[in-house]
Amino acid sequence: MAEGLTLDKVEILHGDAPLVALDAHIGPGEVLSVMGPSGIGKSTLLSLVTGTLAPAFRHKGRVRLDGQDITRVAPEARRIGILFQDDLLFPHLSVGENLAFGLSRGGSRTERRARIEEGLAEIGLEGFANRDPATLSGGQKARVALMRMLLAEPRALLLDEAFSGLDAERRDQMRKLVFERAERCRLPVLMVTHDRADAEAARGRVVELGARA
Ligand SMILES: Nc1ncnc2c1ncn2[C@@H]1O[C@H](COP(=O)(O)OP(=O)(O)OP(=O)(O)O)[C@@H](O)[C@H]1O
Repeated sequence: MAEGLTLDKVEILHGDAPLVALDAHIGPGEVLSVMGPSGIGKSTLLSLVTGTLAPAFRHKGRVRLDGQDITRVAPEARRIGILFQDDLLFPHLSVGENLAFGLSRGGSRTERRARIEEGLAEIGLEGFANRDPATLSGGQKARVALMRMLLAEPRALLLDEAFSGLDAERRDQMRKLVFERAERCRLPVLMVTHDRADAEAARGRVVELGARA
């Protein structure tokens, strides 16, 4: 049984027209970067993996996670984390409450609070639990959104232009947080990006989708 995320001869069709195809295995702690022109179907490919493919599309092939066929598993049961550019925090909740939303179930109130504090420390935002998200910078919001995703203990990470909205320094910081965590927790990462520097920072394989046969 192959550990990691497998897109087994995946093809997505828009109506009857082929849109995008990918056949790839991403091992634990590995990053696969997917590049290609706008509209080629990169985000649609990620939606197949999360289980949220829009009705306009059909697919062939299978998605497997740690050897388990998850193609027909409900999205919320897949435990796949996805991070977008400009991921929105809930504006009516504090930073800590936003993180609590990601927290997987179980544990006492004290344990849950401790996990939130640890998460905040990991992203360099100690003491921010009671802050209103509106008072955070763009980079700080991005890090909270990342931690909210990680606290849900995903088994694989998907990144959809996750670093695009950030300035160079924040981008480096976010990349480091994501790739180090993925390596440490042996999470497979499927990253959609138009920025070759993202792919270089990931030090993994790169697939160019424009070059479909
Ligand atoms: N929900 C939807 N229903 C119908 N068509 C859609 C839907 N979402 C996207 N499309 C179309 O499917 C194609 C692929 O879109 P997708 O967002 O996957 O491309 P992309 O490669 O991620 O592009 P970009 O780099 O611009 O984000 C486009 O032609 C788009 O207009």
